[in-house]
Amino acid sequence: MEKAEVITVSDLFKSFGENHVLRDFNLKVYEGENLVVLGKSGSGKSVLIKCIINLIRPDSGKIVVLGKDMGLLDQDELDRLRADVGFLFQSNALYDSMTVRQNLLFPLRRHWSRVDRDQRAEQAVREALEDVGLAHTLHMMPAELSGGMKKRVALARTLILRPKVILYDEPTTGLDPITSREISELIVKVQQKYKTAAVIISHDLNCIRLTSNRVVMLLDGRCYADDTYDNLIQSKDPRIRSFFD
Ligand SMILES: Nc1ncnc2c1ncn2[C@@H]1O[C@H](COP(=O)(O)OP(=O)(O)OP(=O)(O)O)[C@@H](O)[C@H]1O
Repeated sequence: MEKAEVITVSDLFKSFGENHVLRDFNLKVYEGENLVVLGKSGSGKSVLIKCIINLIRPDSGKIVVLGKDMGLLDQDELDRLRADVGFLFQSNALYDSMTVRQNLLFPLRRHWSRVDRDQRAEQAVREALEDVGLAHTLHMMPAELSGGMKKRVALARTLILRPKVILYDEPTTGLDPITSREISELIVKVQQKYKTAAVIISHDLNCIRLTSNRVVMLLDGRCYADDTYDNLIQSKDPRIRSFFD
């Protein structure tokens, strides 16, 4: 039986003036899979991911996320959907003036009712930090954390709302090879534990090899190839080869 689609992008166009970034882009993401979007710098990977969660409005096309047509949602519906779709920013987007605990409580304040916030919230914070192996950082400030630890805390903050889909924007950029590998392994661990689907934007070949079930290649605003990492690295197509050589 075919798996359910958690994200469907159809005939997506997005230009900035004369810069035609996405030109009839199509994509399907199935439940439980880690899909990598690979593309050269400036090819439109971040624009795509921002269109998916409506941070950027497409010029035309249709995006359906978890059964909802993104173009038709009002602000309340969009806020609710964003609890189910975690977004790990390239910059991590932690609040520097807040402790790790306060950073993790932040999304709960927005999405949970007041009723039994305290007990459940503290438990959720602890569990999310344990998931990323950083239980001891609860009262630390972001400035006290290494780059890899910041990335883990940012992931914990994404996990705390138990998203069904996670969008990772270049999760290993700026990290050393060993830390990159640890983050890639953590992405796989999250997929296995929570059965989440993920869109991972990356040009880190090790990260792609470790995390991807499928790779989509974004070239000239379109989906140029859609295959497994193992098949793509064996391709003879020079445009595909250029990513791997
Ligand atoms: N808000 C914006 N206004 C104008 N142009 C933009 C905007 N956002 C992105 N662009 C342009 O869209 C193109 C694609 O940008 P995008 O950030 O998606 O690239 P990318 O594939 O994620 O690159 P990188 O791997 O370097 O992060 C670039 O030419 C960029 O200048």
